[in-house]
Amino acid sequence: MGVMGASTLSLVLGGLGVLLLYRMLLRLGTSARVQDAVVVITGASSGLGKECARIFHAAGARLVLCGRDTGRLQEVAQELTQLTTSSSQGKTYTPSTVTFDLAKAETVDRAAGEILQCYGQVDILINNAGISYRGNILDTDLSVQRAVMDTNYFGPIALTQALLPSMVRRRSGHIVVISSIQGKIAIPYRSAYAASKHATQAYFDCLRAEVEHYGIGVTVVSPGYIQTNLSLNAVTGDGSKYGVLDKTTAMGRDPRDVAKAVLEAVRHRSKDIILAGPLPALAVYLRNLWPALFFKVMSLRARKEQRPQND
Ligand SMILES: NC(=O)C1=CN([C@@H]2O[C@H](COP(=O)(O)OP(=O)(O)OC[C@H]3O[C@@H](n4cnc5c(N)ncnc54)[C@H](OP(=O)(O)O)[C@@H]3O)[C@@H](O)[C@H]2O)C=CC1
Ligand SMILES: CCCCCCCCCCCCCCCC(=O)OCC(=O)COP(=O)(O)O
Repeated sequence: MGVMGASTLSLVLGGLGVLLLYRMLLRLGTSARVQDAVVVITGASSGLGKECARIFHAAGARLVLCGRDTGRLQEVAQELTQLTTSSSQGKTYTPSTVTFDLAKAETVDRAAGEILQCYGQVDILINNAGISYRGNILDTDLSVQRAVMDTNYFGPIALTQALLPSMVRRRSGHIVVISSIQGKIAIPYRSAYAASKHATQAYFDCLRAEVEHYGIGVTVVSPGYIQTNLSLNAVTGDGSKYGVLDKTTAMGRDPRDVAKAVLEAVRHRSKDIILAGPLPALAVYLRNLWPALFFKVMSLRARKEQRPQND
């Protein structure tokens, strides 16, 4: 390598080093505190929400756990209360609970009031609750499309909008939404679910831009499959419960690892993160860069799976 080549290489490496250092410093500077923060988690009774509750509790957050079933929420709260410590370093708190159904718009405003009463403020809202769906469009009642949209989209945005003014007043806050890889790509036999997650992505992208200047951050998290009860609880085209633990779900990521990634995303105020393996990540790029190929692969997949079953 000539003298010119060597000096160009060292310039490039030096530049990269400076850039990396800058990014590290930026991250350190913007690292958000979770200790003592008031963190609201929807869908905290099971799966990813429960793991988020465990990890944010351990990090010293003052939790408000939300769900439809008071008994199950109180079980989680009790479990965490037993782990509550009071040493000045790493102090943890007994969680509060608020019971409401996200799909019932009229209950969300009341619930937001109750949530605010717990600690007088909300620092971090984690919109995690959701349901999935299995079915083909031809055999799916419109009421089912609406019901999934109510739980996964209108519920979370109603709660967000009810809590947002208090964050704007304080010029601070962080809103997280658990979307899905299916908020970025649509796969066959998931119309209601994928549509609700695409809508979620769009709404929270708009929100991020609109509230950044108030000091409010927005993180959209898009996980691939996670080992939870999501498929068991999914609804089908006629509104009945699917009730099957799909192989894809059973073999998904450990929800504790996903919860850890959510905590890190909050600490670093990440804007948009994908938590999935290389194939779904590739599919997201393909959808944008070579849509014709992506659509072909999806239509082959639809034909192969003709009848939605335990995939
Ligand atoms: N598991 C997976 O493979 C993936 C999951 N996700 C997303 O992760 C999030 C959490 O799901 P996960 O933990 O997997 O599934 P679970 O079925 O284990 O948990 C869903 C949670 O949502 C709550 N919930 C459901 N409907 C309502 C409602 N109408 N009102 C209030 N709460 C409700 C449930 O609480 P309760 O029934 O007690 O009210 C439950 O705590 C969802 O948004 C899902 O889309 C994203 C990608 C992959
Ligand atoms: C020539 C190169 C071809 C490359 C083709 C790549 C296409 C691969 C398709 C991959 C599809 C991945 C789907 C992932 C879906 C997913 O992870 O969803 C997460 C969920 O929300 C799960 O919910 P569900 O109710 O569906 O279990």
